[in-house]
Amino acid sequence: MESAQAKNSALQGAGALVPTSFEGLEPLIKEVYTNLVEEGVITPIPDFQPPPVPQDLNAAIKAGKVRAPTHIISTICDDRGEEATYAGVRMSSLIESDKGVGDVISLLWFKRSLPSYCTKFIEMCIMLCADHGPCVSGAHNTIVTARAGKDLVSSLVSGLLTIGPRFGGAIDDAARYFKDACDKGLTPYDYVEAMKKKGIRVPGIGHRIKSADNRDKRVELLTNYGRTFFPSVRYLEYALQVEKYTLTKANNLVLNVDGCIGSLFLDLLVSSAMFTQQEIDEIVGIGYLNGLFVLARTIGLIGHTFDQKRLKQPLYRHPWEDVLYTK
Ligand SMILES: CC(=O)SCCNC(=O)CCNC(=O)[C@H](O)C(C)(C)COP(=O)(O)OP(=O)(O)OC[C@H]1O[C@@H](n2cnc3c(N)ncnc32)[C@H](O)[C@@H]1OP(=O)(O)O
Repeated sequence: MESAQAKNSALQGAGALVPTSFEGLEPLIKEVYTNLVEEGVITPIPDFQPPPVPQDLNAAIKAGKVRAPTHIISTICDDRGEEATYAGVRMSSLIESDKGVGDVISLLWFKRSLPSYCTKFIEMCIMLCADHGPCVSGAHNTIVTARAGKDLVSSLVSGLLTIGPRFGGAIDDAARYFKDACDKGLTPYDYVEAMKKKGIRVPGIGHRIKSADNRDKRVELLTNYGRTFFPSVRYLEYALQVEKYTLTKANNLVLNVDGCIGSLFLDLLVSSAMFTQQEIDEIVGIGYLNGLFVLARTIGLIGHTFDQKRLKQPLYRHPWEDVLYTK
């Protein structure tokens, strides 16, 4: 089956093919509508019928009944009215009902209002990942760039570009792999050893500094929150069992913050009963969850940029004595 996007492109393209007549457009509209519903892009409209096809195109154009073909589809924010709406919710109603950034994320990313224990969890992720000192990859790059005299956006993106599988960008992979292993009923031993055979590091496990003797407070806070407020923390408990096994191999193979957020977000998606299985697979497949770290760390990276500029720091140069020059 062709994707909804391909079908919609066909519809958009169809505008160019009907300069004088709408003939043949009706079944195409219906087909595109059916595909968009099937793929969950739009909610079904009861007794949907394609709009009546005007017989005379010129008359229809004059009457304002014909729209030019669109080149963009957008489903999350509508700015055409008096005020913008996020997934159909007016900005003023968000302010009036004292909603927070977690609610905004739930509307713009997940296209629905999530219960407050979920939006609070999202906000906790943002707060706890906002910064982790000047020495980590992202902050280091941002500091060096700011000290090279670059502007805010350049300094910010140079830090953001370090987010990836080893630094802050393992949340989606952690969610994917933990979900797959847990759903298949693999024991932590079987899962970890299978990953080892494939030569893949277990996403969500391991930390440069943190260890069994130097626990990550972020993981502790998120774990406690999930255990207290989520209807189920099946995936988190599985991830912690995996940690139990990896810790028998090395002391720094702890469940890291990426793994903790990844497994808990799976628990949120599944146990909140707000998402269908197809939607959960799509969220994990597309990779929404690294967005949490990217968004959070943006706050800290902007702070590091301002900090360096405020301190009027000179151009950074790495000391020779800290480089091993070798052939
Ligand atoms: C906010 C954050 O950034 S959290 C980190 C998010 N990233 C991940 O979860 C990805 C998976 N984890 C990793 O890749 C690593 O553990 C890191 C990058 C986080 C930390 O790595 P380091 O402390 O530098 O450990 P190092 O790279 O020296 O690894 C030492 C050995 O431990 C083992 N090891 C480390 N992490 C893992 C892991 N996740 N799974 C299996 N074995 C591992 C490996 O045997 C590794 O040896 P190798 O280099 O031959 O593969």
